[in-house]
Amino acid sequence: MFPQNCKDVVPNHDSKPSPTTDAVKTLENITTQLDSDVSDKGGYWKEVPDELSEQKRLYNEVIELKGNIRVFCRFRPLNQTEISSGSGSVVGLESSLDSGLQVICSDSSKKQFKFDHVFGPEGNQEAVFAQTKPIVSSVLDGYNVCIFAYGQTGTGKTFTMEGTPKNRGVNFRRYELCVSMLEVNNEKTRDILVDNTNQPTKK
Ligand SMILES: Nc1ncnc2c1ncn2[C@@H]1O[C@H](COP(=O)(O)OP(=O)(O)OP(=O)(O)O)[C@@H](O)[C@H]1O
Repeated sequence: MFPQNCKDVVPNHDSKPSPTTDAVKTLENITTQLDSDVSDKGGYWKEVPDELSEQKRLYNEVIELKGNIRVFCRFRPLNQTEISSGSGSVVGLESSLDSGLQVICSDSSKKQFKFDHVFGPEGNQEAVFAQTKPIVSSVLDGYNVCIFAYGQTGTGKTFTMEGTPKNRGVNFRRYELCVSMLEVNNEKTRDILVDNTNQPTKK
């Protein structure tokens, strides 16, 4: 579907002046690219009767263009024990980018790392979920998706994925699918996914 120059429409973090401007530009490029691909195929649209399927397909292609594997970095605020022991943070966000991380080494040299997105100590659960939401949506279109947290003990994996009852993490913010199956027999309905003994018969 996409020609070799499709990498031209993938965000280039090295040169982005502002994440929003870059994202809008990227989406514009993708739209232009898709229009051109569709017209190259000569009336391709006419062969696809279901607009919704087409919309989903384009949506998932945009997701793929952004990268099938995405790596986010999150660093938590110092906890009370770390503060009282006089520890300081050795990581910082690279101010010009939302994807850059700077680590100060023991010899005071600095190392830069780049990710698809970096969440600093102020990054809340909602912001983290917002970045995963587009990928989660693809599940509803039949795509297999895996989101996992990796890191040293105490760095916030459980907090990120599960969260707390008052501050839910990614797992609890996903879509919830509710399924029920009704049997209609002799003018009586019964939810066959619910245990019979606890379910009053409805007419
Ligand atoms: N972004 C954050 N903001 C505030 N508190 C956080 C954050 N991330 C983690 N914490 C807190 O830090 C502590 C350790 O986090 P958590 O238990 O999630 O780490 P973990 O990586 O799952 O550890 P382990 O591998 O040992 O299970 C918890 O008390 C958690 O509430």
